[in-house]
Amino acid sequence: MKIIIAGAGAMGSRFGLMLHRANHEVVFVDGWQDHIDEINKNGLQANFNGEEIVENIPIYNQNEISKINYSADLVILFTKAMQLDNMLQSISNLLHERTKVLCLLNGIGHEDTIEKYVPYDNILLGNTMWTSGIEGPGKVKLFGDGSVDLQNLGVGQKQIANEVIEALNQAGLNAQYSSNILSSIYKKACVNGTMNGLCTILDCNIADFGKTSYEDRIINQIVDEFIAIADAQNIPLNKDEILDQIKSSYNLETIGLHYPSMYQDLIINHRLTEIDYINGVIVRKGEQYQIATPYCTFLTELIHTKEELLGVK
Ligand SMILES: NC(=O)C1=CN([C@@H]2O[C@H](COP(=O)(O)OP(=O)(O)OC[C@H]3O[C@@H](n4cnc5c(N)ncnc54)[C@H](OP(=O)(O)O)[C@@H]3O)[C@@H](O)[C@H]2O)C=CC1
Ligand SMILES: CC(C)(CO)C(=O)C(=O)O
Repeated sequence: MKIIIAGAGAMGSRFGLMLHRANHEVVFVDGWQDHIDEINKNGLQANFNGEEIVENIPIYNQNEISKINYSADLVILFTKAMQLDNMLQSISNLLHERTKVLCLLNGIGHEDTIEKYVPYDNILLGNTMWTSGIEGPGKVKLFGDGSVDLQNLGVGQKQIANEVIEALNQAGLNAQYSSNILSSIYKKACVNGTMNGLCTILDCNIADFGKTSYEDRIINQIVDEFIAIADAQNIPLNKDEILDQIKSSYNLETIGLHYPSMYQDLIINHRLTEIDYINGVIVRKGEQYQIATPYCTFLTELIHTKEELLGVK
């Protein structure tokens, strides 16, 4: 399959690298010039489950899209939430009638942005439990295991979702069809709505948070707020399943050692976070539906306070 990865940071690099190694034709598009220069010069360098590897994958700046003479079957969106609109604008000339677009960003509501640029029938929504970390321009660290859930938005487009699932699975990405992707997205948002903000404020990895005596109480409160908001929109969620998924992330063999992407953004790289697309969505929808969301509100405010303290813009 011809695949464009739009947003070749930590996660885009992981997916691009694994798909390239499975013989798919991958092209990266990104906006970080040092990263682009390093990949063009020395290839994408990865510590891939302990092994140092280098893969040569073409990469272009999103401002030089006209240089891409490439009609993709699939675009995988992997920007940060606040970069999504800008990236879609940049790549709009690469989106042909048959180009499918899969969104794997964390957070809630990205379909509203994507629909401005992509026909509804070509949109696939998904989420992933894979992880990744950028060590510097052109260099990523990839460890642990993961999975992908995805679904077509357009009615009757399941065949398209299945073709994408097959391509991802050829690369070992453990993709599966979700019969209710909005539930899956809310379920994953509960993991991010707890682990990302909490590990960032508490300066710890997922496993360390899981060892504290407060973990159960805090995650229960936050998950209850996500469930109340999902319920108001008739999105079914199963609390036990969500708590199991969060608690299984504490495991050292899966992603326990991972510092969530929000930690990488704010604490390591002093960059703005996606909090407004995760807990912040729950706060805004809580105001709309008149549902109290004190834990999500406090966590959102704490993260914004930390952004201010670190002078992040
Ligand atoms: N990292 C993870 O483990 C996971 C992340 N996700 C989600 O996947 C999506 C993509 O996240 P992720 O891959 O972590 O994002 P990254 O921050 O690694 O990359 C996103 C973009 O940020 C810019 N960028 C990244 N690092 C730097 C830097 N040091 N200096 C300057 N620019 C930089 C680049 O674009 P530009 O220059 O145009 O700004 C890049 O395309 C997000 O929605 C995230 O929540 C989901 C699961 C796990
Ligand atoms: C790995 C996980 C699930 C941690 O919350 C994630 O999505 C992230 O780091 O953003």
